[in-house]
Amino acid sequence: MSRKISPAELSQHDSPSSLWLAINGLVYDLTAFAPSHPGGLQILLQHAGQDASVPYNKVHSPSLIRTSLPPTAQIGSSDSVQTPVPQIFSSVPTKPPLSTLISPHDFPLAAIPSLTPKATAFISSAATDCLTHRANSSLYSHLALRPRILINVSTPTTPLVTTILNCPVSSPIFISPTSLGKIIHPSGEKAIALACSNLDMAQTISTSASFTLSEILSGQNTSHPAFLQLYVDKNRVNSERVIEEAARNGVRAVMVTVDAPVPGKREADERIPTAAGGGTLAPMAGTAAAVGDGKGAALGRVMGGYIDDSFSWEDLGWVKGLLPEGVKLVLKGVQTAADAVRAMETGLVDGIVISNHGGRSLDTATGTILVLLELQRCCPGCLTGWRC
Ligand code: HEM
Ligand SMILES: Cc1cc2nc3c(=O)[nH]c(=O)nc-3n(C[C@H](O)[C@H](O)[C@H](O)COP(=O)(O)O)c2cc1C
Repeated sequence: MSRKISPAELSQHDSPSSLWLAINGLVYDLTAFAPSHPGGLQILLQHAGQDASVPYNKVHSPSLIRTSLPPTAQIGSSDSVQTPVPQIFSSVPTKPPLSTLISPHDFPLAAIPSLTPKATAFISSAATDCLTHRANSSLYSHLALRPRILINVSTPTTPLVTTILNCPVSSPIFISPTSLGKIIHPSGEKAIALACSNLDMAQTISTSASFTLSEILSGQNTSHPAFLQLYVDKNRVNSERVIEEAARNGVRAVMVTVDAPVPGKREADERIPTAAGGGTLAPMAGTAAAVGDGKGAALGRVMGGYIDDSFSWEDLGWVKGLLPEGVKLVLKGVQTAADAVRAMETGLVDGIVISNHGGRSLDTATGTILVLLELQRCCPGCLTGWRC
């Protein structure tokens, strides 16, 4: 039986040398864990000696703390449970009917009134002067389609079933990984999983998803192919654990993100204090302050502190060695023909994603469609020669 800990006793442990928190009715000793919390020490200190259910539940799944800390860190129970109110939505939660959204551009416009300014900035911002971000879309306007004529198109034959990384899917489009799904909707990546399952599409799940892989993929009858996006952790043991969990959950590929060894300078995100939007994401402010670098409040930079910036070609063998038979290894964020060739020549990589992180990482990097043309010209084998 766990010991009942009173609010008075809890409040004694409010410093880095003894840091206790009550979360969803249980009291945890986070003294050892706090300095390495990927979201920063400050947010934990801000709530030290108190009930932290609300800030915790806003970004984390209920099981995360139970599964990440050793059992000895759970030191008792507490009565002082705050109701975890999901406060990410502003006061205008209604959205227009789906049938009125005519183009993909209509979706962000419809979503923005429901989101806090901070969430909007996190989702829409790109690096520095946003040159790459803009080039990604504007370059398409310089490419023309060359239609052939007098072809009977009354029964189009575009294949509706195809494969991605050997997985049968209904469309040659897959869902890219995006972090912190809960700041958009309380169901976050779980809702995306359901949609993918209904549509037979593949989903890539971010290392920084709001839920664990098991929560996203288990227990809700999802049957779609799932890929894990991996940011390699400075503490490699953490990455090994994530890959093990992915394998247990039937993930079919691991996509190592290689275009963001350091976080992009997303100025629109940096400019918005984390308390914006009626204070709904206030805990984030503390997290940003934890970095103590005086560079604003960008969530990406704050979150990215755990990413291993020393990860290089020499380490690919280590990742490959962790993958069970049949699980593919993909590099996400290849941006030159030279690197595409190098990836292929390693003999370890099963595929590449040509991407610059939506211009969110290194500004002035080449627009994605130009990289595709570069590959077609300089190393066409890179577009056709992968094993799957
Ligand atoms: C063992 C327990 C915990 C683990 C393993 C953990 C892990 C993480 C990780 C990996 C992130 C980076 C973003 C993400 O992946 O979602 C993060 C961010 C964050 N964590 Fe925790 N966390 C823990 C406990 C807590 C607690 C107790 C609180 C509440 C006080 C908290 C509040 C936050 C916040 C607010 C962020 C967002 C930071 C930002 O994006 O600015 N976490 N945490
Ligand atoms: C809000 C947001 C969060 C993202 N989070 C991640 C992430 O956690 N990991 C990752 O590899 N890419 C992440 N990305 C980048 C996307 O996966 C994708 O690369 C980007 O939207 C550009 O699309 P493209 O790769 O098809 O060009 C994120 C993008 C956005 C907009």
